[in-house]
Amino acid sequence: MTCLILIGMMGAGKTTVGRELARRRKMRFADCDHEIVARTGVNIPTIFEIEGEAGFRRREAQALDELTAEPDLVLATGGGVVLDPANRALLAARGVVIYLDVPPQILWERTRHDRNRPLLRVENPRQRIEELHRQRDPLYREVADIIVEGGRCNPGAMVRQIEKALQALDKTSCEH
Ligand SMILES: Nc1ncnc2c1ncn2[C@@H]1O[C@H](COP(=O)(O)OP(=O)(O)OP(=O)(O)O)[C@@H](O)[C@H]1O
Ligand SMILES: O=C(O)C1=C[C@@H](O)[C@@H](O)[C@H](O)C1
Ligand SMILES: [Mg+2]
Repeated sequence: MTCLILIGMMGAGKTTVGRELARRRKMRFADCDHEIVARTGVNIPTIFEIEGEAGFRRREAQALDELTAEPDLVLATGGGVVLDPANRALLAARGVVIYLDVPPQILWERTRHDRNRPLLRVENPRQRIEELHRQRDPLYREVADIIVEGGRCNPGAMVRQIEKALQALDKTSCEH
């Protein structure tokens, strides 16, 4: 069975939906952000404070490379993973890439009370989400095999959409 890799903006539901998708398909679940936190022993805002965004991105690229080397995995990525062209090439080569496409207004509603996202610790986080979305949406689309619209869908409905799309895609092996 192939690796299933979830991409999308902060708050799109990659962690929530990924965990449920893995449970339903009896696959292992991993989360790039959680892996980085486990390896460093500090939270993401602290990594940004000490090493800057560039330091975090280096750790992210490393974790992505190691995690996607395993088959049979559902992987939730961080929202900025597609910024690096080398990461995009890796994503495209190593699994079925699933973009959770959620409009900025809903991303904002889901993330507004959460302080764990350093890129949103700015004066106008709502505008920041819109800017990031404008910049990244074409990159997510570039690498996606499947695009799931997740505006007003609950996580269970998103998982069902993904499973339907996977059946249609019929891309069942990582050995390609
Ligand atoms: N489909 C959904 N419907 C309603 N709420 C959701 C849905 N998916 C996720 N949420 C909620 O939105 C918040 C963000 O979800 P989650 O942490 O899974 O996003 P993420 O894509 O992993 O974000 P990040 O890139 O920051 O890790 C959580 O509080 C989660 O419970
Ligand atoms: O969108 C982003 O750039 C980020 C999203 C989170 O998942 C974390 O990877 C980190 O907060 C950066
Ligand atoms: Mg997440």
